[in-house]
Amino acid sequence: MKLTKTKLEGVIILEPKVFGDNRGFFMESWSKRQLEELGLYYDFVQDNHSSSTRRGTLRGIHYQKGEHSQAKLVRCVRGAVFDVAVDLRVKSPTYGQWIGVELSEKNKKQLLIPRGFGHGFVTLTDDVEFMYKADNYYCQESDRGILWNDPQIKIEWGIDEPILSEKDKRHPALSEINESELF
Ligand SMILES: Cc1cn([C@H]2C[C@H](O)[C@@H](COP(=O)(O)OP(=O)(O)O[C@H]3O[C@@H](C)C(=O)[C@@H](O)[C@H]3O)O2)c(=O)[nH]c1=O
Repeated sequence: MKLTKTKLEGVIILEPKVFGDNRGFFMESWSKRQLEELGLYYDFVQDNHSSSTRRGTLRGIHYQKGEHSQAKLVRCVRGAVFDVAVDLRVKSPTYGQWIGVELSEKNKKQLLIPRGFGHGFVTLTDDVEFMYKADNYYCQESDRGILWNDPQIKIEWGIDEPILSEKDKRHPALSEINESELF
């Protein structure tokens, strides 16, 4: 397992060891023990799987507030996405900053996003299958979002007119959100 830190403390790129042979490949896509050997302690309780039909589909930026906050270990098992984490910890030196990384079926990279961050991705291909683990259960009442094209955060998605859910079209900008709703 290769680990690469990002400029957002706690957000880490993981690359599992891939064993290729004449049949295809094998990898341990998640091992609690391997993460703990790297000093990463997470108790994941829910696995999620989303499918996006069209290239240019954007889901985000999402988080769950308060005690329902979720750490996520995310990966793309079919196609490719540009995956983004945004620091929502108001006292953090990188508050409001973002990082982005391409996650794909080919590169098999994963992004580990601790609690206190927003998360989103845009699909770079058609027929994307995206899977992730979360360390806290879904809670609809705590579900929150930030506008994907927030002029303060300035995420470089590489796309001007993404396909969005009705919910994701209506999120507030970060500056409109009360700090008590953040981390
Ligand atoms: C996220 C989630 C949604 N749902 C339901 C609610 C809704 O009816 C339907 C679709 O939900 P959404 O539109 O929120 O799905 P989606 O836009 O894919 O939401 C996801 O986006 C990515 C970026 C994340 O980081 C995730 O945590 C999650 O917020 O699925 C659950 O039952 N459990 C869950 O954990």
